[in-house]
Amino acid sequence: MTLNPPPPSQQTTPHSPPNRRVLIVGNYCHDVLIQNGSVVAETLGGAASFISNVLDSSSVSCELVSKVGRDFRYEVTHSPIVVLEKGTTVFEAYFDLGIDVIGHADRVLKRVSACDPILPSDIPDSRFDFGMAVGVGGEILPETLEKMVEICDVVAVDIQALIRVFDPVDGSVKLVDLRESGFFHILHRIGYLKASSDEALFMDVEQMKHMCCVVVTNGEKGCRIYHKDDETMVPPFVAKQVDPTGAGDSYLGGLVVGLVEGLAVPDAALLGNFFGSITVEHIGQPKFDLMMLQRVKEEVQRRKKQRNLSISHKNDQEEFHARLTPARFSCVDSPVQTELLVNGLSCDR
Ligand SMILES: Nc1ncnc2c1ncn2[C@@H]1O[C@H](COP(=O)(O)OP(=O)(O)O)[C@@H](O)[C@H]1O
Ligand SMILES: O=P([O-])([O-])O[C@@H]1[C@@H](O)[C@H](O)[C@@H](O)[C@H](O)[C@@H]1O
Repeated sequence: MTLNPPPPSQQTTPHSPPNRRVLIVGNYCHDVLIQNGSVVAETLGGAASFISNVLDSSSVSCELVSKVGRDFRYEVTHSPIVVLEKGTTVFEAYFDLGIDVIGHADRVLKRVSACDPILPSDIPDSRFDFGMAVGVGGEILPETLEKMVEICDVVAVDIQALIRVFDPVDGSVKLVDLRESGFFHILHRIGYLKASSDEALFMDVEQMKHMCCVVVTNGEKGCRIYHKDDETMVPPFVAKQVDPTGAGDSYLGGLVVGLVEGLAVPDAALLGNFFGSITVEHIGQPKFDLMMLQRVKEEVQRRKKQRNLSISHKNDQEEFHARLTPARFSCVDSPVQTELLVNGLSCDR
């Protein structure tokens, strides 16, 4: 069983079986978006919710393990475990406090309530093709990740599940170095590690890229893939940002959709950029347009066929990008979204 992927430029799965199974582990949460001292929106959050939205919309079959309290407000396709004596995890996102933990102007996140962690015994014992460890509020424990690498062929991890710590007084999110996270000894067994450019400062990319495939997202600039001696820049899609929440999560969803469909890693990362860019144009969960999804499916199949026939060449990702770009514009915003677009949640990215 190969857990570590080959270099991005070489990787492809020409005959990926249909219905590959994905396991998503991470708590749903309530997100409260605050600007100028007022609540501007309350939405369903948690990386697991954004990721399953992308996977479900792309017809990739997935199982989700998540915990919430009795106060959980949303109807979701994948039922969470309800912990009677706890509340749902809640994050407040402040868009006007200016500076985050490492000095960047960004949203400031506070975890104001935390549901229980996800234990190995909460995770089914069956096998999965792909696992995604995507906690937001400290719910993934080292033993949870250990179980995931046991039962999944390949595991993708969002570094935010591993390096976040929470201020005991106000719940502000702070980050610790990956080496001090308590997860470091398991990381040689994972396939993919995803970090935003701010989070990447808390790991040694040069070291990690020899253990797994590292993807570093960089907002409107797209992302970079590091694996062994390969480094690949993957271009972004132009977007009109309203709210950055969930961009990294939807990116990871798109990446995994691409991988399970059998795309090469850089092409799967381009699909990640695609779904990330749509997400920033919405407050909360984006509802993907059916025509857009159909077009994306067709382009993915076309791209796979090209690779299988070996008629694609090294620098032709531009063509895939150019063919996906018009698909974005088949998205139709609801009147509410359009209204919010005018105002937007500003944060300098
Ligand atoms: N303003 C933007 N314009 C276009 N694409 C964006 C924008 N912001 C984010 N994205 C896409 O979403 C991905 C993840 O966003 P990023 O902000 O880096 O992650 P996170 O939400 O984890 O901080 C980016 O790599 C990019 O592809
Ligand atoms: O915006 P992003 O970094 O991709 O991911 C976000 C998390 O950082 C945040 O803790 C959570 O409350 C949001 O719902 C979303 O999951």
